[in-house]
Amino acid sequence: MPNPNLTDIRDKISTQHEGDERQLEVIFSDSPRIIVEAPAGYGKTTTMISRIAYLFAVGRIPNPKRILGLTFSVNAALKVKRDVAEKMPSLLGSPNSPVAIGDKVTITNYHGFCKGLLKKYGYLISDSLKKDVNLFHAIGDHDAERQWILKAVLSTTDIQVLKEMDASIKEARVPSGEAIQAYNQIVIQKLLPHEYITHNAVILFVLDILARFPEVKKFYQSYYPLIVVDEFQDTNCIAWELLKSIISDQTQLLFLGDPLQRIYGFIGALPNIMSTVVDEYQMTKISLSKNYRFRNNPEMLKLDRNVRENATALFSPTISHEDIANVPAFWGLSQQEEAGKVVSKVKQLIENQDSKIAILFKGRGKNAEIVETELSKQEIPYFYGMFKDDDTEYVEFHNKCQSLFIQRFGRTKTINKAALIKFADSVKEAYATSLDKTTKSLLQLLDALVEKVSIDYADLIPEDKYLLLMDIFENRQLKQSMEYVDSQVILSTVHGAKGLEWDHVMVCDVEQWVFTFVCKNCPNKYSNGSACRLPNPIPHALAESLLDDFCVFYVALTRARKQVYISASKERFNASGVRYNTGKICCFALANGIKLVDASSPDTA
Ligand SMILES: Nc1ncnc2c1ncn2[C@@H]1O[C@H](COP(=O)(O)OP(=O)(O)OP(=O)(O)O)[C@@H](O)[C@H]1O
Repeated sequence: MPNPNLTDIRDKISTQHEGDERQLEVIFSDSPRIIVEAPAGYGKTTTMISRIAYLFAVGRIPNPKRILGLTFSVNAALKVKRDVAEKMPSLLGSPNSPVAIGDKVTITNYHGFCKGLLKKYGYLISDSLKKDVNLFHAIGDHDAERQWILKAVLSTTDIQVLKEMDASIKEARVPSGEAIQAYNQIVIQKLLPHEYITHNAVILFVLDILARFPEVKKFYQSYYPLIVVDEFQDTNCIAWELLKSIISDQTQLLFLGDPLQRIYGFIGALPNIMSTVVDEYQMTKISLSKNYRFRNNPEMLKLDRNVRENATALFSPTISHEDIANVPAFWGLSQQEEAGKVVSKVKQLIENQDSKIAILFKGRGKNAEIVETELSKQEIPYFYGMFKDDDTEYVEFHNKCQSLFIQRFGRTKTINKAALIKFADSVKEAYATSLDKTTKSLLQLLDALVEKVSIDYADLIPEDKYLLLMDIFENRQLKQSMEYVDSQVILSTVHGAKGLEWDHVMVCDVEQWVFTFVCKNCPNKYSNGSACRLPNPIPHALAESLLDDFCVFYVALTRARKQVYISASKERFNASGVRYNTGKICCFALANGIKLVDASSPDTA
């Protein structure tokens, strides 16, 4: 029901947004389709909620239940759902919130949405889908042949078809209708009878249903007059096909994202989706311009802005002298010297017991091991979070959690603290003899997650708790629980740290050949000196891959709430442990508008 007191609502929204013009432009826009470019901390969530409230107030959405909000993970969905539930009623005032409006909005992730659809319509493509799809073990396409029960039924060609589909999605090649059919038939005939399903099948089944049953497609197209998608930059080709299937000519759209945080190119995030969609769907593009996250931190504010300007202007932005950001940095002649300086700083920072610190690396290897050894030598406790998504231990731990979780909660879904602790104990028992450090860390993360869900999410309905935990296990997202771990110091990869924040962040090994992989194609690769400079102009063939790596650098820098530090050394070890003594500081750290300041001297940072 539209609110008669629109002026009041507009005023309230304007006040809450402190008159931020760009945000208000998004919120009050008459355009039915908006794409918002907004880095973390620019008020994306707040703006999204106000726009939803406003559209409801002016009667452009008949019922909050008919808003579909899609985020990347169930965890993100729950956070947004909570925000919506908290903020919508106060924005709309009591006449419009006799019931908790925010609670009714459907906010989920792509898999959650598809599972909901399969529960209703899965029977159309397979009798096995009459059963609750949440009771199946969801696995990756490459995991199928590792399950002994599936190995016995899958032919070499079947395995090939599964892997080819995965490769196609990761390379952002949209699979054809026939390829989807062939793939789905294998999952239906060989996996479902054994209570397995693949992650991709959850979406591909839905694509098949929407393609073959126009009445189902029509229902979804008309049911959701507003579709909101967060983290839109990470959308892969099948998620995009899904979205396109449920958008009709009338559907209002609100997509939000940040092209610079697209670090999932390697898992199929569609390149340039944020720009191509503008023409394809006649969207109004609005970029938010004010960073609230660093509003009281001028140096981080400048750094965030300058890095973004480099990406926008292909490393040739005009930045005035007073806008240059100073970044404290450490340089070592050896890897050991670099590690020593980083760890001494960490030691100093942890004296403030409230400080949380992350030490980030582009990847695992000897360089990170030297820092670990140094931490141990200096008796600094740390959490080891150098996970890789496709590590055997990492994958199997998630699979084990998923199996034990379905066994315990699949049918009853009675998820309370005591039951969750018992579940975590059963996982520990399964790993009682395991000594490897990845597994030990994962057990710690599981405990932290159980604690978090038991306390912070205690009020969730059991079904939502089930979906949350299943999503984490299915999508191997335990690493995201690093934010709950009770450790002042965390060692992680940049990819593992995406979406998380710490007070202080050390970005280590910011060196040529280490932080970016494109050096081999760079005209400056053999330049002299201790620092490598970006080529000027940037060769066309290098631009895209250079920007991809620069996005990773941006994500690393912006994990810091208070201060980021950069470190590098002349010595480096490659992935195979081979030593080189010709290291140079990576060109990214010397991009326009960034000034490295030696942090080893006592008067800096
Ligand atoms: N117009 C505004 N005036 C004052 N504070 C604001 C405004 N917009 C956002 N904020 C505050 O800035 C912080 C970040 O906002 P929000 O969470 O909406 O940003 P975000 O872009 O979604 O960030 P993230 O992706 O990191 O969650 C919040 O504390 C929010 O209240």
